Amino acid sequence: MTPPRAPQIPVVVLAGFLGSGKTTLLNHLLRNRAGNRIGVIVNDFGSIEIDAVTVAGQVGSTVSLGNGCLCCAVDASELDTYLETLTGPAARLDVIVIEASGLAEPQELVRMLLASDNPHIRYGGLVEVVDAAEFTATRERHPEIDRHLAVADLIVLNKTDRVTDARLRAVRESVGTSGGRAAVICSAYGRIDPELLFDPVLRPDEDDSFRQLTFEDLLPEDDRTHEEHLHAAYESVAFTSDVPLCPRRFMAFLDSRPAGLYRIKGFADFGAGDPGNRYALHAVGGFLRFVPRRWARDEPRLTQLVLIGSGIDADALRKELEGCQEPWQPSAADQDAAEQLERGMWGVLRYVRQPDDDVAPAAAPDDDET
Ligand SMILES: Nc1nc2c(ncn2[C@@H]2O[C@H](COP(=O)(O)OP(=O)(O)OP(=O)(O)O)[C@@H](O)[C@H]2O)c(=O)[nH]1
Repeated sequence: MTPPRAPQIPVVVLAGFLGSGKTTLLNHLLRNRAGNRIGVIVNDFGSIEIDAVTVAGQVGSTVSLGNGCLCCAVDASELDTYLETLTGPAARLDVIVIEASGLAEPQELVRMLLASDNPHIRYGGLVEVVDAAEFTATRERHPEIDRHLAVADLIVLNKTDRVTDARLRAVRESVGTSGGRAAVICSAYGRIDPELLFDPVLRPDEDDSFRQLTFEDLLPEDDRTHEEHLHAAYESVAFTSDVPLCPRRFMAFLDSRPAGLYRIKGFADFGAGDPGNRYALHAVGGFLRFVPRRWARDEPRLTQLVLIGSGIDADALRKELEGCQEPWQPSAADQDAAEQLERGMWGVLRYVRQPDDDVAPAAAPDDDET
């Protein structure tokens, strides 16, 4: 029997101007990966702390690291080739991070990823690292930073240890204004929660000396008592419903999701809109994708969503989602209502990747793409 194929691997683009802290953030992820396997694509792997992990072998310009990481030196034209290597079954990766070189236009990488026909990847977001202390000077020298911020899905305002709280607030405001819908989170030494970028999988059989970061770990030592920094962290909202969602209202909710809502994951039950399938949902920044999967026999018909963002209003979001619930479901005999529901589903189907049936077989409960 063919073993089940892996679900799609999120590919995160890590961008930012020279010296903003991209490599520091990447090293932080590598050190705190809690048994997860991270694939890394960089222009120059001299700067990655390969000492933090063990180099197990090197083939061409790919370095395979003993405890589950892979490093490639890449130029953009080779991206697809490397993604192919990294998404191969042998690599068993949970996330791939591409560190864009300091001067690269991140939009170009994002465009390539979205256009890639590699069925094993999904877009994991554009993370723009910004040096909080140098932001004003960088912007004067490189006004194009505004363009980068405008297309980012998540902005990490780094080096918070180098600025006063008042200055941090001012920079956060200007970054937020340029940042379109992006969520802004603050960090020192790139210490962000890996869960912002991918869903860490617990791997008890692997090195258990790595543990999941706690909220406290994410705050710099000196700042753990400062209220402002708590506000700078992210929030996550869980929503579970045994009442099906109205596809039309749910799409209206997604279309108008607030700035700062960085990720949405989980699955939706559209009831009579598609009784045979649940819809795995993956949204990052402005990107949205649904993957229908057949309900397993006896599986409870539930919608389960987790929304992650910064500066989001949890109660308001929950209320809006409750407003998407549709307790009344038309019977098959009610043709008019069924047609209306079908039209409602068109909005959802626009975001279904076609065809991806070869990517993952039907439905083990934890074998979806969320
Ligand atoms: N004070 C302070 N220094 C930091 C922080 N994050 C990174 N650094 C330092 O800033 C310098 C640049 O960090 P890198 O992680 O190399 O930055 P980068 O964006 O990868 O740089 P390039 O590869 O040149 O584009 C290093 O000396 C880091 O130790 C931080 O939050 N606070």
